[in-house]
Amino acid sequence: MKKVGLVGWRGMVGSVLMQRMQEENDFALIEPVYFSTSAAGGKAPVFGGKEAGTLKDANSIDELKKMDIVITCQGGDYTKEVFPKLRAAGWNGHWIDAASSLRMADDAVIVLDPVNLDVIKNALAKGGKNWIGGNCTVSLMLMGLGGLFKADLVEWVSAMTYQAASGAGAQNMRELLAQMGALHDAVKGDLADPASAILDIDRKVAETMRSSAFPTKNFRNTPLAGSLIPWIDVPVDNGQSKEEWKGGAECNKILGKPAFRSAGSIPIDGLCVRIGAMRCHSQGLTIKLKKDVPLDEVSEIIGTANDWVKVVPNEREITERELTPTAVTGTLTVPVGRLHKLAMGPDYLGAFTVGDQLLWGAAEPLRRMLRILLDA
Ligand SMILES: NC(=O)C1=CN([C@@H]2O[C@H](COP(=O)(O)OP(=O)(O)OC[C@H]3O[C@@H](n4cnc5c(N)ncnc54)[C@H](OP(=O)(O)O)[C@@H]3O)[C@@H](O)[C@H]2O)C=CC1
Ligand SMILES: N[C@@H](CC(=O)OP(=O)(O)O)C(=O)O
Repeated sequence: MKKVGLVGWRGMVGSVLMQRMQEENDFALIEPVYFSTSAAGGKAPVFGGKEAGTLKDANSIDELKKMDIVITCQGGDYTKEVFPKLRAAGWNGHWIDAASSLRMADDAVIVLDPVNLDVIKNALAKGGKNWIGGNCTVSLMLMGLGGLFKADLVEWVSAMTYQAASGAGAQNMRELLAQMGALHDAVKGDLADPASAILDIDRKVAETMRSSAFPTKNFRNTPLAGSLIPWIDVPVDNGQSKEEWKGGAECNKILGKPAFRSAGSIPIDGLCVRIGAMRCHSQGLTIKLKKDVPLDEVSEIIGTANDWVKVVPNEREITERELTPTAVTGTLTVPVGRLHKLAMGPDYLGAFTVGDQLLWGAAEPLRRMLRILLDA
C-alpha cells in the first residue's frame, strides 16, 4: 500500500479534501501519514477509520522522503520552502499540490482530469511527478465549457467573474459574515418598523460600511457585504490582476495548448471581481465560437462533456432555482446556463456558470489525481 503524506489536512481546502476522500473511500487504498507545521508529535486524526499514529513534522525532509506520494494543501509558502529541498534530497515520489507556486513550471502538470486526462497520462508516461491543482476560477470554467474546447470550437473567451469570499481564505469568510451582521445591527430597529423610510436605512448602511469600525481588515480595508471588490490578487502586466492572468495562462496549459499569448494559444481574459458569496464562484462568459453552431448542438456539446456539468435551460424560473451559488454550494455539480447567441452575431455565445470553489475549484482534482496514481 502506498504511503501518502497529507499536509494541510486541517485547513479549509484540506478539510474539504479529507471529507471527499472519506466519501469516496480513498483511505482504504492508502497508508495515510499526517503532517503538521504546528503540532508535530501530537495525535494524528482518524479519517476513513484508519489510525495513523502521531503527526509528523511537515518541515522534516527526512519524514517526507519516506512517502510515495505527498498531497499538500498547506499553501504556496510551504511549497516554495519544502519542495525544492525535498527534490534536492533525491526524493522521487509524486507531489500533489493545491498551491499555485509550481503550476507554470515546465515539469508540472495542472491537473483537471475530466478535461485533461490525456495531458496527465502523457506526462505520467514520460515520468512526470509534479501534479498541481489549477486556480479555482480556471478549473470551474473548464469544467463548464470543457466540451466546447474539446470540440475545438472556441476562438476566444471573455470571463467576467463573481468570486466568493472563500477564495480569499477562511478569515475572509468570517469577515464577510461579520460585515453582514454589522450592517443588519445598524438598521435593525428601522427594519422592524414597516413605516421607516428606506432611504434612511440606506444612508445608515452606507455610513456603517464607510465607518472605520466596520470589520474590513482581511479584505484590505474594503467592505464586501453590500458592495463588491473589482480586484483579486496582485497587479501584473497589461493592467491585469494576477487572477485575470491565470485565466489565460492556466487554461492554455491545462488544455495542452501553446503558452498564453503565443501563436496557437486561445485568448482568455476578463475582469475578476470579489462578491459576497460564501464558497461558489460564478462567471459570466462571452465566447467567440469559430463558427455559427446551433444552440441545441452547443447545449449537447457542453452538457455531455463530463459527469458533473449540467446545462440549465435559458428560462427564468429554472435559472433562478438552479444557477446560483445557493443552489450549487457543497455540490460537485457545475451548472452552465443563460446560453444564448449574443447581439454581436451568431458566433458569439453568452453563458453563465457557477461552481463550488472548494470542491472542483480546489480539493476534487487533487484526490482524483491520487486515484490516477494509485491505478497506474
Ligand atoms: N482557499 C482557496 O480557495 C484555495 C486555496 N488553495 C491553496 O490552498 C492553500 C491553503 O488554503 P486554505 O485551506 O484556505 O488555508 P488555511 O489557512 O485554512 O489552512 C492552511 C494551514 O493553516 C494552519 N492553521 C492555522 N490555524 C488554523 C486553524 N484555526 N484551522 C485550520 N488550520 C489552521 C494549518 O496548518 P497546520 O495544521 O500545519 O498548523 C493549515 O493546514 C492556499 O494557500 C492555496 O495555496 C487552492 C485553491 C483554492
Ligand atoms: N485566488 C482565488 C483562490 C486561490 O487560492 O487561487 P490560487 O489557487 O490560484 O492561488 C480566489 O481568490 O478566488
